[in-house]
Amino acid sequence: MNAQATSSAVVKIENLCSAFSTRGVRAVIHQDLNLSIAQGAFLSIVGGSGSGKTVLLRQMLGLETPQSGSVTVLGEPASELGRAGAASRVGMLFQHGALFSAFTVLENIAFPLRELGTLPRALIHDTAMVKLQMVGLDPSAAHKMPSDLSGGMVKRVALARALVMDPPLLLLDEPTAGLDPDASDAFCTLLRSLHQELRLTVVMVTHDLDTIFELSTRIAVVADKHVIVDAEPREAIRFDHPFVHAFFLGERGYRAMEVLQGQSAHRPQGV
Ligand SMILES: Nc1ncnc2c1ncn2[C@@H]1O[C@H](COP(=O)(O)OP(=O)(O)OP(=O)(O)O)[C@@H](O)[C@H]1O
Repeated sequence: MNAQATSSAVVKIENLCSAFSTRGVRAVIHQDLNLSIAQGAFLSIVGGSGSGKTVLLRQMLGLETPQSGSVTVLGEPASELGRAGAASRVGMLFQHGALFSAFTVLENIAFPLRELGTLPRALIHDTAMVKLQMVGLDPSAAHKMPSDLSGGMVKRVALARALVMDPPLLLLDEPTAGLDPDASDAFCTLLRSLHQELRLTVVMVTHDLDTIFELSTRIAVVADKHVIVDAEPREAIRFDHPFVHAFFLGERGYRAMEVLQGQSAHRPQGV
């Protein structure tokens, strides 16, 4: 664990054990898992299918409580964030956007603010419009319905909703899944600039190597029920473990490493 992560951790997971019982059969997903995520990091969590990456995100959001161990977000147990508290502290972009199909774009973005029940309508409207434009959408999109949007627009609206209460922590579940290469590149560019401009801490789960190397300042690998390595990308991909070899090496890995080499000039150190 790096010294910076320990001193200014936005997320701290200690001795985590997660297990589910299905039809009387208990499956242990995480055992003694530890992870500390420093302020300002863009951390990608990678691991095999079923290794518990999404469960980790849900635990950070307070949607699931671990069997034992602790998940602390911004100094508080994640399970105690509360619904409104969670939206102002943690933004979540779900894999398919999870927009409300009966609401317009603007109503979707404004939803967490309306849920508070305390803000004037004009303020809610203006804030949602600002966020709409922050994610690169034209104001004319405000009154469209989700069914009228492209895949890339759905992701942008969902991102605007996740950020509507200015949370310092953003969680992304497969943010570029389902997008064509151009839309995926454009969405990565947006995520990169928001991470830097808003000084966000971002935790991303994805299988997409291009997205991982385009954005990550750190990579945490989950295997054998715990985090086997949490390091800067160059170091993480060299970790000696069969999953790491299979995931990062080979043709996909070489292509991704070219991205890394091109980025070394502007990559922040230590996060
Ligand atoms: N609520 C639940 N009840 C029972 N089992 C669950 C529950 N949530 C997750 N699991 C199981 O926990 C394991 C980890 O699930 P999770 O979705 O976190 O994996 P993942 O690493 O995100 O996988 P993938 O890369 O395939 O999306 C899976 O075997 C899943 O079936």
